[in-house]
Amino acid sequence: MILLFLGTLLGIIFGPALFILVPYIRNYFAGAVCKSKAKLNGKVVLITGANTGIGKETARDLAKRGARVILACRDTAKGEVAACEIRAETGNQQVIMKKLDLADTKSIRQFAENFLAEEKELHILINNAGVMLYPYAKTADGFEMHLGVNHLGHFLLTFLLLERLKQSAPARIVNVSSLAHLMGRICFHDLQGEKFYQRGLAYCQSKVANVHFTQELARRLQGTGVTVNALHPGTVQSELTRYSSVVSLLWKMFSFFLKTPQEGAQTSIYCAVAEELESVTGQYFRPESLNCPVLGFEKAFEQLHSEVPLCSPVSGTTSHLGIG
Ligand SMILES: NC(=O)C1=CN([C@@H]2O[C@H](COP(=O)(O)OP(=O)(O)OC[C@H]3O[C@@H](n4cnc5c(N)ncnc54)[C@H](OP(=O)(O)O)[C@@H]3O)[C@@H](O)[C@H]2O)C=CC1
Ligand SMILES: CC1=C(/C=C/C(C)=C/C=C/C(C)=C/C=O)C(C)(C)CCC1
Repeated sequence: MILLFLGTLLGIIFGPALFILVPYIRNYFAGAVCKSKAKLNGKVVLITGANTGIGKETARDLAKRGARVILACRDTAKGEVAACEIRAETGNQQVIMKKLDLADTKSIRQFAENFLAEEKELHILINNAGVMLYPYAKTADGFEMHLGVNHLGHFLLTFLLLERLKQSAPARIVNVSSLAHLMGRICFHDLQGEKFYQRGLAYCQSKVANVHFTQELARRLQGTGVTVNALHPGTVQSELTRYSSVVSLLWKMFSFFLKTPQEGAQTSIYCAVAEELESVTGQYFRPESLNCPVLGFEKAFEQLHSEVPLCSPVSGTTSHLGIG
């Protein structure tokens, strides 16, 4: 009885306050917005995994800015639905879907060959596609799925398109990593997780690889007019949790505190278009660092970087990709 009375009393006192605060709390979790008004008419953009989630919202935004946007999707039916929707909403008929399965190097090579034959320029490459918490599986070429799709697939795709990016300079490469990289280590003695596999750690490993790749590529691309940056999009309500029913349920329950895909796309959009990033390269962005003079390059990452040598020889991997 007393508890009921106290509960009602607290409800009467704090209820209205909470009601007023809800939009502010939501706004806080929505995070920063890319304020750039940059137009992209005449620019060619390629986004992997653009049929849903962060990739689709990034594509929608860049299409609104007038770019020719190529949605690279593994499922052509889903990809075409997304492309149709974006064309109808933005009125931009230069939104095109192409087949790309990052879990198969044959598909990546086929995609790149067609792309190079059809597109004379590439100004923005957004390596966005990803899988998380995938039950143990290997790609068509025998790579552990997280490493194969999230890192190696994008590594090969970027390599195959690099000359086109250089010819189109100024150009940008945007690698969608994750804060999960902080919990990751590259497990050089068991890269494919054959001796020990934990799917969360496998995801983290692939995201560390994204960050190392960004840093080393930025170093190699100095002076070419092509920049490359990595980012964490925030925690976003998307289909990324689809391989774990527990995490999917948690994500749904706490969706109020997560970003929508549109909110989650802001850091990718910022890295792709912000005028002040024209010559910024080799950096790591987070939603908190948008529109701030101080870039979101993390001290923690610097530490991690000094612990793990760059470009450690990984036997078999690059040669398997056929790029030496
Ligand atoms: N959501 C979050 O909280 C966070 C996301 N990220 C990163 O953001 C990126 C986008 O994720 P998000 O939008 O959330 O997730 P979604 O699952 O919503 O989107 C992932 C996209 O990747 C595509 N994809 C998966 N495997 C392949 C493949 N083999 N070849 C080509 N495309 C593939 C999916 O295609 P299909 O639909 O056909 O499967 C889908 O289009 C990922 O790199 C993720 O790691 C980072 C931190 C947090
Ligand atoms: C602790 C906790 C949450 C936060 C999870 C976070 C912050 C996850 C980040 C995931 C990333 C970065 C994934 C992709 O790369 C929830 C689900 C809100 C509610 C349950 C308790």
